[in-house]
Amino acid sequence: MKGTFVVWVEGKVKEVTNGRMNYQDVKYTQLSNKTEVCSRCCTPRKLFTCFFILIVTLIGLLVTCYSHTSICNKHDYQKVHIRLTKRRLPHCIIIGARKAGTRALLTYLKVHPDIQTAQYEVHFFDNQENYDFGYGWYRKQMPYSFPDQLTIEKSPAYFTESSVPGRVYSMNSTIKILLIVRDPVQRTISDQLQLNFKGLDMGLEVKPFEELVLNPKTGNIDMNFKPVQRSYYDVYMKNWLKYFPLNQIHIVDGDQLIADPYPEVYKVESFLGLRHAIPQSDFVYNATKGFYCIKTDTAYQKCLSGSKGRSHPHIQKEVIEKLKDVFWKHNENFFELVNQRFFWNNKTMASKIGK
Ligand SMILES: Nc1ncnc2c1ncn2[C@@H]1O[C@H](COP(=O)(O)OS(=O)(=O)O)[C@@H](OP(=O)(O)O)[C@H]1O
Repeated sequence: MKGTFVVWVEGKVKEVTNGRMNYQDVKYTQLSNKTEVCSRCCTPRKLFTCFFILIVTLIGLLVTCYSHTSICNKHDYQKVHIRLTKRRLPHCIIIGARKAGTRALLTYLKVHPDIQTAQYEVHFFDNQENYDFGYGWYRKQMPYSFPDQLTIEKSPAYFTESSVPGRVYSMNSTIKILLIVRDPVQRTISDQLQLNFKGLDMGLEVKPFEELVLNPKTGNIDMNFKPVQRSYYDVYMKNWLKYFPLNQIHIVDGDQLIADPYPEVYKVESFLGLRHAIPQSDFVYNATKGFYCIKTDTAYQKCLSGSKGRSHPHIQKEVIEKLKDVFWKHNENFFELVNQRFFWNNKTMASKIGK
């Protein structure tokens, strides 16, 4: 072997240039009891190059780590805007129903590492002014997400606005739709309670529920009273089914979501084609709130705000019965449309949970 060799003999450096020394020669030359041999790759210049390449590789790894999820813990970096993330139009929308638990559902889903959720109700499809801004504006309202994450938005007014299904279809005919429904009597009471709070904020007088929901002349339920109307689930569902097949719409049981959220969320994960990444242990019942809260990266228990889970006023039993009668047929129609039954028309079940 020809070339320059560096030989350490008892701590001293010796150079052998173009001597007819080969590796075997050096290796077996017993110069002393402590001899080390190093070939050309270990020259200071080469060492510096190796060191430089190592540093560059490390920097490259760090950059990849921050911009992609497979190396670092995805959970830690998913909620911030970093390389490879961008705002995307929603892959899934929660269309309602208003006061049926839409916020709770979105809050639970937000914990999933493969989901990003819009912070607020965007009202793109139901508000003409927003709709006129176009898809570019809509996209800008969405959170940043990785390519493999789903973006979800919730606006409960979508369910009842007649123009919405067609508009959603025009944007994305394969979008996944989540609808959450709740006992229509309780939903109606909750809806009116919400309006009362808004009215109080504006300094308006608040009337008792019974007075608002009954027609003063006949004493019957005022079928055109908005909170009552919004509980005719069959009417709105029919409109959605004109555009989307039933298997594209997953229906969440809002009463079950209150009583035991885990199984409902599990079914949603399946519907969305996601792994089951929200364990049962993440749902923590909060006795003070009287509802389930959820563990997040930053909170031991994230509970919904005070405007969710308000205690309902006592409503006269007679009025409750009248409401049940009004909803009975609508409920049956809805069950048929969605091929799924809920307990609302089941007297035994309803009396068991005191409704
Ligand atoms: N975990 C948890 N915490 C608090 N509240 C919960 C929860 N799960 C479901 N709910 C029920 O959600 C009801 C509010 O529904 P929405 O979020 O759809 O309301 S809104 O339409 O967005 O205003 C709200 O209705 P009210 O009880 O009438 O306030 C709750 O019953």
